[in-house]
Amino acid sequence: MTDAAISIQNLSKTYADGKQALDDISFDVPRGSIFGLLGPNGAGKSTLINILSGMVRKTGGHANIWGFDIDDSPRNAKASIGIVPQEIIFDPFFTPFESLEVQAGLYGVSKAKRRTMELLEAVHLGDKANAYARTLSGGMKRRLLVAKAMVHSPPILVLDEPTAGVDIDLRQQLWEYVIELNKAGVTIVLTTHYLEEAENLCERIAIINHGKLIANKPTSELVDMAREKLVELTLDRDISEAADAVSFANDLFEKAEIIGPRTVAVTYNKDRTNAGGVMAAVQERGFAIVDVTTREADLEDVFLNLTRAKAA
Ligand SMILES: Nc1ncnc2c1ncn2[C@@H]1O[C@H](COP(=O)(O)OP(=O)(O)OP(=O)(O)O)[C@@H](O)[C@H]1O
Repeated sequence: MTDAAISIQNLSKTYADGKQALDDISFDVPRGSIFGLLGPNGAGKSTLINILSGMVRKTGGHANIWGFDIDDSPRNAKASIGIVPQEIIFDPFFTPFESLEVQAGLYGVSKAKRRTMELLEAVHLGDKANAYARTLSGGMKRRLLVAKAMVHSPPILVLDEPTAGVDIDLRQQLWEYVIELNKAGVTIVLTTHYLEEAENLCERIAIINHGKLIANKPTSELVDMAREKLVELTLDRDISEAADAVSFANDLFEKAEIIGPRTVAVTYNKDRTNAGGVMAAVQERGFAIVDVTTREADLEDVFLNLTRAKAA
């Protein structure tokens, strides 16, 4: 028995073709949290979610949803989770109202307990209740999928890449609804490859890379790992020939790379200096700076740092 909303232990999946999509993954999703599951394309996120939803069979380990083991109590486990899939698949001849009614029927929700209109209103589709699904925009379809995942009132809602192809306004509406659900006690699991999205919403983030769990931390700690910044400086004269060019990489910087005859890319740690410090150091060497671009570390950089750290 576990207090976690979802508890995953030593979970592995090797597909029939020999591809190992998940390799000995263990983590817990705390009850009541908004939890981010991040990873680049092909990392194994969908495989993990499909195992939880019963669509893919694991080849090793255990998974427990709301206290129900997916092998021992598959029906209860399934009833405890609502999944918003990555791909939009609808019967184009059903209206949103009918879609939710059919889904409620599949989950055995009695007519008296159905909340079809309430759910449609919640995702701002009340006025589309009787429109054909094929006439809905992409954003509306995605919101309908969220309502569909909630018909059986599960305590856990999983959103698999929910904002792919959804414009900014609709994204905002979707998040507002997700936050409302969370405030009402629903545990939310969100998969995405946008760090920023996860950063804003999630209290805790797990990162999967090549089927392995490489981080599972409170969001603030993870974001602190993205402390490297990059500044590209274009100078007033050629540096590639300069004898002291490589010594740009003095101990102020993590790394300096000459990427053009007059351009140097300097990576520095935000804790140790800032772009001004880098520019001053370059100017001290007698170069004038004619152009500057900076870049924040993003999830890719965090991945790189983490995978490098693992390899070390
Ligand atoms: N049915 C399958 N048979 C064989 N290999 C598969 C199958 N489904 C997925 N894979 C492989 O398993 C790995 C993990 O895929 P998965 O879809 O879980 O990744 P993901 O993190 O969800 O990526 P994405 O964000 O692109 O959906 C990939 O290398 C993928 O090609």
